[in-house]
Amino acid sequence: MGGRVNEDLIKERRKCTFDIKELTHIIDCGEENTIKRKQIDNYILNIKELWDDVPEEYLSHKERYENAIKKAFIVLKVLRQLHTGNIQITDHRTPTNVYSIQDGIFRNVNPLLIHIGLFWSTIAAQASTEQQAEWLQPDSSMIGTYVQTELGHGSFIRGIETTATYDSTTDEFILHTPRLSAYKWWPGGLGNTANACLVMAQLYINGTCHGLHIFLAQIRDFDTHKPLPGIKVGEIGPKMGFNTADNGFLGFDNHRIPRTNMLMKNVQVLRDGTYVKPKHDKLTYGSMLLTRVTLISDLAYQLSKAATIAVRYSAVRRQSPIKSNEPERQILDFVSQQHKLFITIASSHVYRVVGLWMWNSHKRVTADIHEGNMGQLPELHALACCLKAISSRDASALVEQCRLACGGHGYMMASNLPQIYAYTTAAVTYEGEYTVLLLQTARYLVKFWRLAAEHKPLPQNFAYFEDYIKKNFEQWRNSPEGIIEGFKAIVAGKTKAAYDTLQCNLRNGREFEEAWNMASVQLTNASEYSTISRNDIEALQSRYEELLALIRPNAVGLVDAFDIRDEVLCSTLGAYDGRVYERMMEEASKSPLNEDVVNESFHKYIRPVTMKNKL
Ligand SMILES: CC/C=C\C/C=C\C/C=C\C/C=C\C/C=C\C/C=C\C=C\C(=O)SCCNC(=O)CCNC(=O)[C@H](O)C(C)(C)COP(=O)(O)OP(=O)(O)OC[C@H]1O[C@@H](n2cnc3c(N)ncnc32)[C@H](O)[C@@H]1OP(=O)(O)O
Ligand SMILES: Cc1cc2nc3c(=O)[nH]c(=O)nc-3n(C[C@H](O)[C@H](O)[C@H](O)COP(=O)(O)OP(=O)(O)OC[C@H]3O[C@@H](n4cnc5c(N)ncnc54)[C@H](O)[C@@H]3O)c2cc1C
Repeated sequence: MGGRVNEDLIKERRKCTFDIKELTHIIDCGEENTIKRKQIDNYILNIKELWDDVPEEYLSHKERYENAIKKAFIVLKVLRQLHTGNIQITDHRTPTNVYSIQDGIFRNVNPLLIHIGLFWSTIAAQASTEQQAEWLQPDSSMIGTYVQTELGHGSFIRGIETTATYDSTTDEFILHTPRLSAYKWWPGGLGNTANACLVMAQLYINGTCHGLHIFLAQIRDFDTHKPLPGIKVGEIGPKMGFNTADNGFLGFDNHRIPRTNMLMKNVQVLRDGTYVKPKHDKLTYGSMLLTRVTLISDLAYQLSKAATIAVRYSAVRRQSPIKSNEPERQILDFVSQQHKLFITIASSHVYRVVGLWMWNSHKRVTADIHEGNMGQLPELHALACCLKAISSRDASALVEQCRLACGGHGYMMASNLPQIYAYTTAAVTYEGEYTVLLLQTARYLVKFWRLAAEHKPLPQNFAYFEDYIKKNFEQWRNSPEGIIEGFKAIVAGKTKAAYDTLQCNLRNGREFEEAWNMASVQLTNASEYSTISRNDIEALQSRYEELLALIRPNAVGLVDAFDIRDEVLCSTLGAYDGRVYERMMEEASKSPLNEDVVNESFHKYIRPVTMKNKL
């Protein structure tokens, strides 16, 4: 859409006091990455077949999927071309990738998300060298997914009921779904797209259960795409979001696969049925760990999209004067509005930085694991659980705050804020539900608190537990170091309270698991345990308000620095030119309800009632 840039946005950009490009390069981890990202964006966004004539929201459930799958295979082809062209696109913590712009192409989710994001990465991480050589061929016919959750079990994966029983007479595993609750339910791309899957099942050899293992199973004929004998597969129906992801269900009726289809990098079943144990029994859960780490960066990106839309809109939108004799003000001038939005910008940066840090930690710990050193895995798991849980919860709350900050117009699908919310709130549940993950972190903290309480040696990372016990914490200081000290005090105090409740429950004769459950609210909720005083809080509050005023002139510059193209934002409210009302009117004109001047329902239903006595 052509036309002039909104005057208020022009003024905002003139006011900006910092170099926007420099911040973009920092976000992209370097200018070279910015250049590459833009090249890839240009290349892909210029593919005409990827753009819709009719907005996605007006399509039926079936049409949406068919439209998305058409685009998914165009994108897959491009991914392969880029890959063979030696452009580094697999490290999605740096922006030299095509993941982020996919939000614009699909306005929803790529049905191949799990194929690319989890299927291949799990094979790469958990299959033996020989299996990788066979399965990771660039021209493979396999379209796969990651099949773990069942109708009856999602969080408690040890309760998974699908079985894989070794038959040494034929050298095969028999995959079986013993009852309705064991049906696989949720995997993305399973409904219609995938012809293969990585399935998590309980391994049985000679009547002994060895726990959960991952198996590669073909489920559809590569040529006809019909389900193979013994396979019942389908799609689970409409959801709050992710409606182009064809999440599916799957049941096995004694479906046989070769023994060599168990992923055997860390664990093996030999021809004679000998079971060779892994070095650590949670290595099978590695894909969940990696995805949790990945999600932190993805959620930071979703926050930057929501902030861009809401800040630009707030600079364009004028509503109410502040003094009654003045003209109406940009809503961005209201301090309460600044509070709603600037925290979203800040959170995006926080989770971006922490996501990158986690990504590098994951690389380091994985390299150690390859060398046989598992020592850092528990800490990484505890951190990934906590950060995935809070980043997803914060992101969905802040995206919703941005939507509300756009008033009624934020409720329009054309603002794209409802879609961003539906996407982020799903992340609170998938890849480990929020509370369940926080309890994993709590379990880790309580272990170290027990050491501290028993005056046993602690690793350096937990020295502050001892400081707390010895009351060595300094008085609160309003400085970054003081804030970090404050957080340490909160963690120590919260862990102590939960631990004390746990001990009290145990003394009262409860078994550990029951005592744990009774303490679980304390284990997940933070309390105020710092040395902060009322005066400190007042000083912090006024400093906060000063900071809002300092950020105000740079607000639009800050979101421009995220450098998200209009085709990706997909928002009438957030486009770079700020022509909000023109875009809203243009989008409304696409509604099928505006196709006829008088809708036929008038003649069928309305007129017979309203004109009843007048005909
Ligand atoms: C085209 C685009 C392509 C790609 C896109 C790429 C990038 C985009 C950006 C990001 C998105 C990427 C992908 C996701 C996208 C979309 C999401 C859609 C799909 C979602 C998929 C799924 O949801 S898959 C299913 C996930 N399921 C779960 O997460 C289940 C949650 N439950 C658990 O993980 C576990 O059951 C539990 C951790 C809760 C407990 O396990 P349990 O066996 O009961 O163990 P415990 O007895 O409690 O603990 C035993 C000890 O083991 C430790 N432990 C547990 N888990 C781990 C682990 N993973 N690693 C290491 N250690 C672990 C635990 O702490 C205990 O230790 P102790 O020492 O205390 O004994
Ligand atoms: C959009 C989307 C995509 C998905 N994609 C996939 C996929 O590709 N592959 C796949 O395998 N799965 C997928 N899933 C499934 C997902 O991983 C599970 O939904 C998730 O792990 C949560 O499990 P659940 O649904 O069984 O919830 P439940 O575990 O039943 O949780 C329900 C409630 O019980 C509480 N609860 C459960 N256990 C405890 C406990 N021990 N202590 C305290 N509270 C507890 C939870 O906090 C929550 O409040 C997807 C889900 C969604 C929403």
